[in-house]
Amino acid sequence: MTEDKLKEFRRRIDVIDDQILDLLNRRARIVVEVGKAKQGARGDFYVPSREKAIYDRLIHDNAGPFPDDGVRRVFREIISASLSLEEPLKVAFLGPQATFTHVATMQQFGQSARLVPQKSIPAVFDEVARGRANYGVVPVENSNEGIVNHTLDMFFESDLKIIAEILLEVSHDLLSISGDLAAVRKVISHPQALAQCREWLEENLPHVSLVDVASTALAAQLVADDESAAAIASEQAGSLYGLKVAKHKIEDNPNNFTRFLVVGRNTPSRSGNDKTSIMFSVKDEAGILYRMLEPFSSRGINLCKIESRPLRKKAWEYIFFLDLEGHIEDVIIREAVEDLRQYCQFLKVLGSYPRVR
Ligand SMILES: C=C(O[C@@H]1C=C(C(=O)O)C=C[C@H]1O)C(=O)O
Repeated sequence: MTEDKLKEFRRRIDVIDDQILDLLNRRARIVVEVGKAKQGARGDFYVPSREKAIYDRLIHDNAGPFPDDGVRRVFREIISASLSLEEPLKVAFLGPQATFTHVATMQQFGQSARLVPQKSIPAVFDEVARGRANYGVVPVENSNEGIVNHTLDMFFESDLKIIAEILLEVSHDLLSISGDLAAVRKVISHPQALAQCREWLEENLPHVSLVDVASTALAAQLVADDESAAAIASEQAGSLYGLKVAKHKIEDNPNNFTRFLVVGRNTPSRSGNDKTSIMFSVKDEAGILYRMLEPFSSRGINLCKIESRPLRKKAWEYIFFLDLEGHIEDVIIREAVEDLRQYCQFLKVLGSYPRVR
């Protein structure tokens, strides 16, 4: 390319960048107006359903060649930065830095939110309940390893609502100081991450010892001081602690997703494509399992998930967690839930929130 041609192309890019910047500022001024208007009304400035509608519409209409994934990430940051003009969002997450929960939180809230790591799932709930954080993010299930009991158990006591779900594709790297597989004598990680890489470890590192720690990020931190150890953690944890990749993507099932919940103090209004989570315990009677599902099946309501957990106060009695399609403000959902209530000793609506696939 001749010098002149390059100069001309760059001049054209500069003109476009000026236009983009001008548009961003015009957009930000409107967001500030929306923020002021909301303060008079319900006060919730962060609206995940609206954000999701924006991404879905833009990706649907994207003519390319700018990649769809780039559209989402760029707009994620535009919205995140605009929201910080209204009021910097404070989001508590299950830390430390560089856990998969941290990655999921960044994916949902962007770089302009103030993300605050917490030591435990109860601590995340506590920060939000006390109003020190606007929202909290915790893991709830993994596509291979199942449910995160700690999170479900929190809803027994907490009155926080689920306001959004986040789906994150989880990929594990084997990380060490040297990046040399032959030097590895022990592998450190969270028990779920070790479980997700079990076959790879048996095949490639059969004689090393496996050590459980509280998070993948903590594993990366420990390995940064130990030449003979390797951590299974995210790429982000590796770069945070200056580790090298001994092997990239070692999860046994590449189709590995973790679902996270965002908790807040109020339920968002309907978006038209929502999910509702409820928890309840039923009286111990013949045919009860069948009857508890009848209010939903008779109305054609789709159930996305059912989980049970032992009720700790009483042996062999259970709490059920049910996710169903629809919003609690939909008449048929409200009626079905009220119908179910007659068989229950206890029933609680955990929240209605936009559905993510
Ligand atoms: C502007 C709004 O408030 C927030 C900012 C948004 C944006 O920048 O587009 C979208 C949703 C909200 O989180 C809105 O609700 O429309």
